Amino acid sequence: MIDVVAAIIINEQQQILIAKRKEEKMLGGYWEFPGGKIESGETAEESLIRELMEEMHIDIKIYKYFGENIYTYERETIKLIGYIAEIVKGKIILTDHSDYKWVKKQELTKYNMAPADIYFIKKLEKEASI
Ligand SMILES: Nc1nc2c([nH]c(=O)n2[C@H]2C[C@H](O)[C@@H](COP(=O)(O)OP(=O)(O)OP(=O)(O)O)O2)c(=O)[nH]1
Ligand SMILES: [Mg+2]
Repeated sequence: MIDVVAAIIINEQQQILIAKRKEEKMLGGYWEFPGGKIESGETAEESLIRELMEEMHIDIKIYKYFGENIYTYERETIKLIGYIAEIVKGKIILTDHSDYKWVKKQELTKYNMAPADIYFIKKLEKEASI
C-alpha cells in the first residue's frame, strides 16, 4: 500500500483548492487535492508541506487531520490521508498540474475528482465547520 497525503486547503472565502492532474500521469485529467507520496523518513505533515512547496510553490500551515481513505485502483492500493490547511505564504505557481481552481465545497461534485477523493467530498459535505 502506498501512503499519500493530500491537502484540503481553504481560503478566506471558504473555498477549497483543487488541482487537475496532468494528462500523462496516472489518473490523468482527474481533479485532486494537491499532495503526493510520503517518502521514507518523513512524517505525513512534513511530506505534505514539502509536496505543496514542490508542486505549487506555496507554504502551508496544517490545521488538522481530516481523515483517511484506503482505495484500490487497478494498478495500486493507496492510503489517502487528508489534512485541512491554509496558505501562509506564496502565490500559486503550478509545476505538476495542468490547472487549479478554488471551489465551494458544494461545487466539488461537479468536478471529475479522483475516485479515492469521493470519501473526502462526502465527509466535507457533512462537516458544518468547513
Ligand atoms: N496528491 C493526490 N493524489 C491522489 C489523490 N487522490 C488519489 O487517488 N491520488 C492518487 C494518485 C496517485 O496514484 C497517488 C499518488 O499521488 P501523486 O501522483 O500526487 O504522487 P506524487 O506527487 O508523489 O507524484 P510522483 O512523484 O509519483 O509523480 O495518489 C489526491 O487527492 N491527491
Ligand atoms: Mg502529487
